[in-house]
Amino acid sequence: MMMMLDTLRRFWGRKMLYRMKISLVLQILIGCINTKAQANSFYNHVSQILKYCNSRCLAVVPQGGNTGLVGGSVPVFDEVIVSLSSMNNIISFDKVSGILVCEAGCILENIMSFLDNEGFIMPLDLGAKGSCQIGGNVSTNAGGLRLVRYGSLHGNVLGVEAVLANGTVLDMLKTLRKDNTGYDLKHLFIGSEGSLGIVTKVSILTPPKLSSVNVALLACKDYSCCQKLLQEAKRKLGEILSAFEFLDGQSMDLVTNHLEGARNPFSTSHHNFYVLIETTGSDESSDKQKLEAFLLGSMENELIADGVLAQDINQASTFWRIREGISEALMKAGAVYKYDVSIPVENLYNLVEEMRSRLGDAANVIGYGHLGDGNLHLNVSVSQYDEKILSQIEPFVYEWTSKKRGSISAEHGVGLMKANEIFYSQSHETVQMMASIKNLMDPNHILNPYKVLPHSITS
Ligand SMILES: O=C(O)CC[C@@H](O)C(=O)O
Ligand SMILES: [Zn+2]
Repeated sequence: MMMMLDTLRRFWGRKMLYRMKISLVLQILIGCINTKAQANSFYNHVSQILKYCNSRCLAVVPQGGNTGLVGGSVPVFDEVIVSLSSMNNIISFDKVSGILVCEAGCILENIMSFLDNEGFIMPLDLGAKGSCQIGGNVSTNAGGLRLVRYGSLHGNVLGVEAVLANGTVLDMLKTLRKDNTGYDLKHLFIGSEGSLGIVTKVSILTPPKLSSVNVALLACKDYSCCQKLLQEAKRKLGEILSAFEFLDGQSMDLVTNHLEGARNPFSTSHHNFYVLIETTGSDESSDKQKLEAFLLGSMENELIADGVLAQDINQASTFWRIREGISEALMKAGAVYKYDVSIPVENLYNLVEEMRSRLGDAANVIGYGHLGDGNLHLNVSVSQYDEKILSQIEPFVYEWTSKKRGSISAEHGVGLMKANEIFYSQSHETVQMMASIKNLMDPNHILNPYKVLPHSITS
């Protein structure tokens, strides 16, 4: 840890450190009595805290559930942590429009349960739902498992309330589908990882809960079959397709070896690739018919080597557990280098194969992710962190992604870990414009320092 701090200190220089002043990391929990009346004034607390910190150039890290994978919500030196956890009230829900307004600290799973009772669902679902918070989801523009159906938070978030670095509260908490009055500034707070302001409330469009959900786990002999299967699924399942996830054989082995109770449901236990398809619709018999016809056609065309259609909700959750459990299995397996890239689907798995041939037996390279969104999670699992292995992975992985005009951060954000790599995915002019916006909105650079933008441009 000390070594890491020393390296960072050298890296960022002393100037920035002095600006952030002294002392221990101070965690400010906003309020402690959590009544609705008080909750309404919590944003005032955030405003006061930021005003105070800004006037003294004290750096601040906004923190939700702290489940991010790129260090976006953790302090680097002596920043003040502003935890939004106590701002956890649902403010309103309109059953006609499906529009929910809530505070930033609401845990995603709690919102899901609330909506379930009302007959609605969240357009967003993630493995970390039990602890991640909606403010963090919005601030990182989290993607997740159902983006293929419902789109990104830039489309589903209708409004936000955000507090600027100087304490100014921007009330953009609209509940309108259409609003073309000027610049749509809420988008600046979606995905900017708390570097431009702290999101305190959000308004989200939620879809109705539909009665028929089916889940199938399919095995494919090669990546080309997975790709063709995706094309077919979009065409044949159309509007009922709600998830299209893939994992390679190595990911399946990892999960079955490290997660208690997880087992490969196929009798021929090793396949090269697996695809999890979920459909969600309103007509049980026609949805099932559609899915079965699609599966039969895909078997006949040899796109699928084997397949299991979940017979009940328990079996469906065991399939989801395999897909959602990969991250956890990786943590149990040892040290891991994690990459979250967007690449055109056609080339997506080539990166995994090239990485495998670069690293040989030194590492277990696995590939999985949201194939329906062109999003690969490339993970390199090793027994312990090793500079030599890292130098074989980076910058190769970024250069490769950049050559394909991909993104080095598809859905996890840039955070601390990828900030200096941003140029692999954004032009100098674009990053310069981002820096100008940062300078305008947070001239003292107190908000989430060292995150998102590269040091070369912010120091
Ligand atoms: O741990 C990862 O690499 C991915 C985590 C998450 O985005 C997922 O899709 O499971
Ligand atoms: Zn993911």
